[in-house]
Amino acid sequence: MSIDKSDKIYVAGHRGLVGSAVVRKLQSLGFTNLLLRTHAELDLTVQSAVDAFFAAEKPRYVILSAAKVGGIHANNTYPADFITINLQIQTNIITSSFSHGVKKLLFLGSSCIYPKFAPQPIPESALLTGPLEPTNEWYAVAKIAGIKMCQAYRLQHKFDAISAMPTNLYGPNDNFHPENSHVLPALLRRFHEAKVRGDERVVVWGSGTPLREFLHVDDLADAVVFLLENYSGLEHVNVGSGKEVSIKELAELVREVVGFEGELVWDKSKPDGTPRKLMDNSKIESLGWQPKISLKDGLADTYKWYLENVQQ
Ligand SMILES: NC(=O)C1=CN([C@@H]2O[C@H](COP(=O)(O)OP(=O)(O)OC[C@H]3O[C@@H](n4cnc5c(N)ncnc54)[C@H](OP(=O)(O)O)[C@@H]3O)[C@@H](O)[C@H]2O)C=CC1
Ligand SMILES: C[C@H]1O[C@H](OP(=O)(O)OP(=O)(O)OC[C@H]2O[C@@H](n3cnc4c(=O)[nH]c(N)nc43)[C@H](O)[C@@H]2O)[C@@H](O)[C@@H](O)C1=O
Repeated sequence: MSIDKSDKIYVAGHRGLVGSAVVRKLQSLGFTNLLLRTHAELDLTVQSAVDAFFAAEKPRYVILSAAKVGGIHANNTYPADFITINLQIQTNIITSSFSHGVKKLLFLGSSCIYPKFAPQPIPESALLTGPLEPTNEWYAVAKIAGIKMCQAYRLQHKFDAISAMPTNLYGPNDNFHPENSHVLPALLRRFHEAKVRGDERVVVWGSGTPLREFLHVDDLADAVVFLLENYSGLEHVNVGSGKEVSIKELAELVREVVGFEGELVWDKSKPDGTPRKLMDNSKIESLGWQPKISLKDGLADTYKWYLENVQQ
């Protein structure tokens, strides 16, 4: 299916890491009719406001990249916010999309939907086969509900709603909050600030042994548009880089990119989270999609963006 360049596409959460990358991608491909609303303009947790917006604007396609998002500490500290806000946003958008005639919707989940001890690499079929990782089970339950909503509307109403499950993402417009962000932006900022201050050491959380798979958000945006145009199935689709690194290796890589010369100290009082979550990407690869950006290049690009846009 090829989407007309003038079709109205609503990108929910367009100022976030993923939404902003999707907007860049769509604009670079020549899409001219993007529908965008900031959080201040439209609070997606308010069902009546979301429904009025869809009734007035009638988008043809919807990319659901608005969510309450954070790293291991935020997920562990604000479980009520993570389950409630995500259930509200996704339920409001999916139900209004269906009732106002949206042609196709893409929902974004996360690799944390899979069981803590899922087989590696994790196939799509591992969903709901075991207990979740406790630090993010509230967020994961909301995301699993999102997948199931898409499936339920497809089964009962033939609504073309699909779900993509990205691995850990990074890139421009990431959240660089010292405690609430994900590991990669947190470390870029901490190493940079330590270098500027001339510190002798930087504290990194946990044991350093967990393995994570990182994907540059521009690759994810490419996959989102690819799936919107090429996939209409019941099952969700994994989107990863296929390459994993330990948190220790990541920290060394960030130190190198930033140019910090001090030592690393591990704070083992902080949680490690899931030991490993490498996705099996064979489904999206068999559809014809491949990632392009290496972690080393992506990190250098993100540090450059951070220097130009975030640090004072
Ligand atoms: N970052 C990652 O590593 C990963 C992300 N994902 C998924 O990708 C999607 C996007 O994540 P990401 O871009 O990282 O998140 P961000 O936090 O960067 O962006 C989320 C966006 O949603 C908006 N938003 C949040 N709450 C509301 C609300 N109540 N009303 C309107 N807008 C709202 C935010 O606006 P504001 O900031 O103004 O509140 C922000 O623009 C999520 O579904 C997430 O689960 C999946 C795997 C990994
Ligand atoms: C994408 C995914 O992201 C979250 O899961 P996570 O992969 O565990 O996320 P994280 O990036 O926060 O941590 C990865 C690892 O890194 C270690 N770590 C070291 N030092 C810092 C540090 O300074 N900050 C953070 N955040 N982690 C650190 C940290 O201890 C952990 O071992 C989900 O909650 C959920 O949101 C989700 O779907």
